[in-house]
Amino acid sequence: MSWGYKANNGPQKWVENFPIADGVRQSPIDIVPGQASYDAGLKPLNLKYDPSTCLDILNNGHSVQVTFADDTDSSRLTDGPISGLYRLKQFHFHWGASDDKGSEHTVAGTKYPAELHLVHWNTKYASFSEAASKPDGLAVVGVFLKIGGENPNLQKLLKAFDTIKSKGKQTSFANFDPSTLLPGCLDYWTYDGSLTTPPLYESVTWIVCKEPITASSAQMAKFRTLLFSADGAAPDCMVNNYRPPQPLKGRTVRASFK
Ligand SMILES: NS(O)(O)c1ccc(OCc2cn(-c3ccccc3)nn2)cc1
Ligand SMILES: [Zn+2]
Repeated sequence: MSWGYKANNGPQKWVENFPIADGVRQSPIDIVPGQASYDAGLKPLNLKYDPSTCLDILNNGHSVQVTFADDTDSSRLTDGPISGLYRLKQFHFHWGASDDKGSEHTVAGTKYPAELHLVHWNTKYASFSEAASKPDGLAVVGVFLKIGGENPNLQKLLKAFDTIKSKGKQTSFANFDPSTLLPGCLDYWTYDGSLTTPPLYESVTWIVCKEPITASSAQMAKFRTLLFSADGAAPDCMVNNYRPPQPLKGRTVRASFK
């Protein structure tokens, strides 16, 4: 049976097939603002995305994912805590069964209803697949979602959900600009971590934005209409697809802001 988020295949069981689950730089973590150290040497994030690189939207059985053409540098991340240039590969979300949980990172124990991950890979390597297992291979920008007014930019994504309800469904998705999902203020925390799903590679420079974006409760409910299960199988709602915070193991969390 493959990994998932249930009692019999969820985060507490992943170590059985992925021993790195008990590693020294696992993600997510609880971010404690008072314990983060301000680093004046951290640069502002420089994110440039080209909507024409947007390819499709997919239900991969673990999340909803929007994939980008990464054969050029036109959608990329530079500066911030990283050196070099990282290309955008995909973005996806994690969310709860109710508005009181769903994010992977937490802030002083506070859970948000959802968390957006924008996944970038280091162009010192030849591809995402090669970069995904290297200590400096990936940079993931995390953005919290909080309950508020309807988010019109999220609406474009949600409209596609009915056509990708079940696992393995995908549909073309063009001209979406992921920068419309970024908060106005790009202050961030950064630390060395991992993929939050198997294979849990310790290859991620995490960049977690302090400021959340909003989603309405109705928009959050739309995420919960997606299914973990494939067409024809017993419908299994895609909810609680988040890993809980992992031990810090001596790591330092730096803040780009005072
Ligand atoms: N949630 S998260 O943003 O931390 C996040 C981001 C990206 C992830 O990729 C999983 C993955 C890696 N590979 C892979 C394929 C071929 C070679 C090497 C790796 N396939 N799927 C998982 C979690
Ligand atoms: Zn993720």
